[in-house]
Amino acid sequence: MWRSAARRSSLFRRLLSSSSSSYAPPAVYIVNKRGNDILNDPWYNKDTAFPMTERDRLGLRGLLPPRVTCFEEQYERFINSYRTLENNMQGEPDSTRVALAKWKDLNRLHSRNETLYYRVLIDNIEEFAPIVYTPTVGLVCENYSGLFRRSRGMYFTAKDKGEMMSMIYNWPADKVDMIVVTDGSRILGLGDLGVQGVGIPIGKLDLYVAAAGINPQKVLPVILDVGTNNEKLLEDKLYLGLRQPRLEGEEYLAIIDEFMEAVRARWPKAVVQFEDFQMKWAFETLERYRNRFCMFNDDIQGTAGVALAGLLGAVRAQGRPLHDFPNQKIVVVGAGSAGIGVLNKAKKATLKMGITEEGHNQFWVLDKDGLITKAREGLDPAVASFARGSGPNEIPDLHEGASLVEVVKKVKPHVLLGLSGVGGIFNEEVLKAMKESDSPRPAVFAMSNPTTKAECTPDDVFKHVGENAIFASGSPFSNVSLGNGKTGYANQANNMYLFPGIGLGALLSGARNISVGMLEAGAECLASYITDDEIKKGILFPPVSRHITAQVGAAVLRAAIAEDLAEGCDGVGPKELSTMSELETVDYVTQKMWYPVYHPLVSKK
Ligand SMILES: NC(=O)c1ccc[n+]([C@@H]2O[C@H](COP(=O)([O-])OP(=O)(O)OC[C@H]3O[C@@H](n4cnc5c(N)ncnc54)[C@H](O)[C@@H]3O)[C@@H](O)[C@H]2O)c1
Ligand SMILES: O=C(O)C[C@H](O)C(=O)O
Ligand SMILES: [Mg+2]
Repeated sequence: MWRSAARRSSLFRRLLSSSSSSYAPPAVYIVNKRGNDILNDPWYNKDTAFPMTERDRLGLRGLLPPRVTCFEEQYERFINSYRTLENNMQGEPDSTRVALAKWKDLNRLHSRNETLYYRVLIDNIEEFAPIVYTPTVGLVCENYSGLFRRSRGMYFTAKDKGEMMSMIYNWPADKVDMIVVTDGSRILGLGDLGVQGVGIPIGKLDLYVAAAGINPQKVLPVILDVGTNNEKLLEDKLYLGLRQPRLEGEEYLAIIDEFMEAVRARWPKAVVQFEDFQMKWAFETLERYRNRFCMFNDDIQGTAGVALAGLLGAVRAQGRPLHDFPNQKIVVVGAGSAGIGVLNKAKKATLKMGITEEGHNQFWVLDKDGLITKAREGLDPAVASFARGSGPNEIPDLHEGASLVEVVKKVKPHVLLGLSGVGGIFNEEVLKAMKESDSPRPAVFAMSNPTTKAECTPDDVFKHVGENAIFASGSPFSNVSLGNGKTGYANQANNMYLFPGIGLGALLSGARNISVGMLEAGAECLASYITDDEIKKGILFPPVSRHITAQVGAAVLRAAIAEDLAEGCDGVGPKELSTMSELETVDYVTQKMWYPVYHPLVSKK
C-alpha cells in the first residue's frame, strides 16, 4: 500500500531510534562476572579506562594502576607503541618477521581489549587490513600451529560426527549473525593448510566487524577439520589438526551437512560464508546449500562481482560505453573456483547485453595445461562453454594447450586476468606481448593471493605494458610513480569490497537464502561506485570502508525485498523495510552497524 512521504519518514525515524545507533549514548551492559574475570574478558575489558565508580561496583579496586585514563589516551598509547615497533624493525631484511611482529601486536590487543582493537582497525583499515587480512593472514596460516596461543572460533572435526548438534551449544554467545567457514583445503594460493586455515575465517570476520559493523560478539569463525593431504603438515610435530588424509565423497559431505544443520538448529538466521574450499567442494557445497540456507561462496560469487566491476571499469577507462563489453577480448589464466566464477558472471553480463549463448566469443581460458579448447581430453563441464573451438571465428594456430605467451601474442587481449595462484606467471615476455593489446588501455589483473602468488607486480606492468596500462591485484601493492608527477594506480581487486556488504545486506533483510539477484545488486552497486574521472586516472575500486559496505549492503537488502526473500531482522519486518527509499535504506544499514565504544558496566551479582 502506498504511504505518504511524511508517514514513511516518521516510520523510518522510529525504526532508526529503535536500532543500535552509534550516535545514541552507549547502553548499559549487565555483566555476569566480577574482578579479574572482567579484566580477562576482551569484550568487557577497558584496561585502565575503568572509572573509579565502576572499579568499586565490579570489584576491580586495587586490580588496576590508580590513574584512570580515557579511551583516547589508550588509543594513542597503542598507536605509539605500534609505531615504535615499526621503527625498531626498520632495515630488518626479513619482511616475514616484520609482518608477523605487527600481526602479533594487533592480535595481542584483540585478545585483551576488543573495543580498542576494533576502533584501531576501523580508523586505520587501509593500514591494518594487510596485517589482519591478505597478505599477512597467509603467513599466519602457514605458521599457525607455532603461533597458536589462544583459541578463537570453533573447530569441528571428522571425529565429531554425531556430536555437532550438541557441540554448537558450547559456543558462549547466545546469538550469532555471521559465520565464515573453511575446510582449509585451498587457503589463498597456498594450497591445503588443514586446520591452520582457521586464520582465514578470523581475518574475514575482522573485516566484517570493521567494514560492515557486525557486532564481534555475534561472529563465529569455523574450521571443519576433515584431515589434510599436506604431507609436510602431517609430519610436523607442532601441527594442531587431525593427522589423517582428507575425507572424501559421502564421508566428507556428511560432516559438512551435519555442521550446517547444527548451525540451523541454534542460529537459524545466521549467514554462512564458505571460504577457501578446494574447487570441487566449493561448487558442490554451493549447489547443495544455496537454496536451503542463507549462505554464499565468497571465492566463487564475491570474487566474480569484484572482477566484473573491474572488467567494466576497464571498458569505461577506454572511453567506451558499457555495451561495448562483449567486444572486449579477455584472457583468463586459472580455471578454478575463482576463475570459473568470474567467467560465468562475465558471460552472464554479456548475455544481458543481447549476445546469444552461441554468440559469445570473448574469452580465452588457460589452466595449468595451457589454453583450453574443445579438443581437451576429459573437458571439465564447468569450463566447456568457454573452451575454444576451430570455427571461422577462431584465431588460426591457437591449439589446445597453447602457452600463455602464444595466446597473448595472437589474441592481443584487452584484459589479462590471473586467478591461477602462480606467482610471476605474467612475466616480462607476457607483459611485453600485452603492450600490443588492441586496447589503448590494456588491463592486467593479477588477482592471486597472497603477494608471493600475484601473477605480476604493478612496477612490471607500468614498465613493460606502458604507462597507459590499468593494473589491479588481489593483494595490496603501492602505487607506482611514473615520473612527471604521474601515478600508476595499483588497485586492489579483492572480494573484500563485496563480501562484507553481501553478508550485511543478507543479515538485515533476514533473507531465506542469497539469490543471484542479491549478488548482482551488490556487484552493480560496486561497479557504479567509482566516478568517470577516477576511472580515467586508472582507479577502479574505492578504498574499503563502511561507506561502500553500507551501499552494497543496502543494494543487497533491497534485492532481497524485491524478490520476496526477506523475512526481516531485529523486529523490523519486510513490510517496513520495503517502505524505505534507496537513501533511507542506506541510512538504516549504516545505523545498524556496531561501533566500538566503552559501555557502562553493571554487575549482575
Ligand atoms: N582477488 C580475490 O578476491 C581472489 C578471490 C578468490 C581467489 N583468489 C586467488 O585466486 C587463486 C586461485 O583460486 P581458486 O580458488 O580458483 O584456485 P583453484 O585451485 O580452484 O584453481 C587454480 C586454477 O589455476 C590453474 N593453474 C595452476 N597453475 C597454472 C599455470 N601454471 N598456468 C595457468 N593456470 C594454472 C589450475 O589449473 C586451476 O584451474 C588463489 O591464489 C586465490 O588466492 C583471489
Ligand atoms: O582472502 C582473500 O584475500 C581473497 C580471496 O578470498 C582468496 O581466497 O584469495
Ligand atoms: Mg578466499
